Amino acid sequence: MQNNLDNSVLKVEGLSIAFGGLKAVDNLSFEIKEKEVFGLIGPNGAGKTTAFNCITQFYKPDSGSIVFKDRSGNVHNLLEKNVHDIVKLGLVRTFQNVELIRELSVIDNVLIGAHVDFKSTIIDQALRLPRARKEEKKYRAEALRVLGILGIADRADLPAGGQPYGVLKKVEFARALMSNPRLIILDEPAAGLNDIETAELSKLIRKLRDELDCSILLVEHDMRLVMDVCDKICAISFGKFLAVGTPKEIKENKDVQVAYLGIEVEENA
Ligand SMILES: Nc1ncnc2c1ncn2[C@@H]1O[C@H](COP(=O)(O)OP(=O)(O)OP(=O)(O)O)[C@@H](O)[C@H]1O
Repeated sequence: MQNNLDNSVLKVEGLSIAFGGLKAVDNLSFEIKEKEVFGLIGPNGAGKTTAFNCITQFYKPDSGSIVFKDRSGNVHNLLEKNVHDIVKLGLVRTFQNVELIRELSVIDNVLIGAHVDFKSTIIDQALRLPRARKEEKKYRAEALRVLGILGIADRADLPAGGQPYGVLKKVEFARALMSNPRLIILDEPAAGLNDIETAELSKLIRKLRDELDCSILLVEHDMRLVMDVCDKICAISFGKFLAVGTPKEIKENKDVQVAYLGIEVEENA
């Protein structure tokens, strides 16, 4: 594919998908730059989840294009890929629901759920042959590095059951980060967190961007977090593009104020 992304990692153009007669996403376009924290906001039912399900190919859109640039600079048409290919290209997502095995340690939960492809066979692993041991050592080291970035390496060997919710969410993050992503989609990461944890999340998102050298697409309802951490924000309403800009520009945009923040803007006010 031709390289037409310049310094962007993801370009979505004219994305549309309908469920029955309902246009969940309607001709939506935006692009995410390298090392950008990009927010996608909108009220309930605006089409945010549907849009990122189209990006990760969980849904195939009715029309539009979605292109992604991997770490080697190759540009891929994501519509030709399946969900598993997407992860291998370096585009991962986190899930709102934390699903861990309580009896296993934190690090084993990361390894089990990580998007990594083990090269050793099940027999290699069952017999603990050198190839399997070497591979396990490599991934354990990587899991420890990721847990370190998230500030929970000291809990690696503790059982996941009984850890605070904020820690469990980080374990869920760690799984996604194991595949050296170029772009991470965070699906409402602040859901269920208290104010202190949400403030910490802001710092963590920037740290992930810097230390993992990646871009972040943040889909989030918590406006304080979005305004604090995003470099750029795209606002949508009823599946349609409404505005894109810096947090300040989005805050001051009258259409956004009316559609999202519930503020009635008086003319000549
Ligand atoms: N699989 C589906 N089948 C039918 N309708 C769907 C499906 N998924 C989403 N929708 C509808 O598409 C619209 C957009 O939903 P979507 O979940 O993408 O919004 P959202 O912005 O993520 O909302 P929220 O903030 O509540 O998560 C809604 O009207 C929703 O009911």
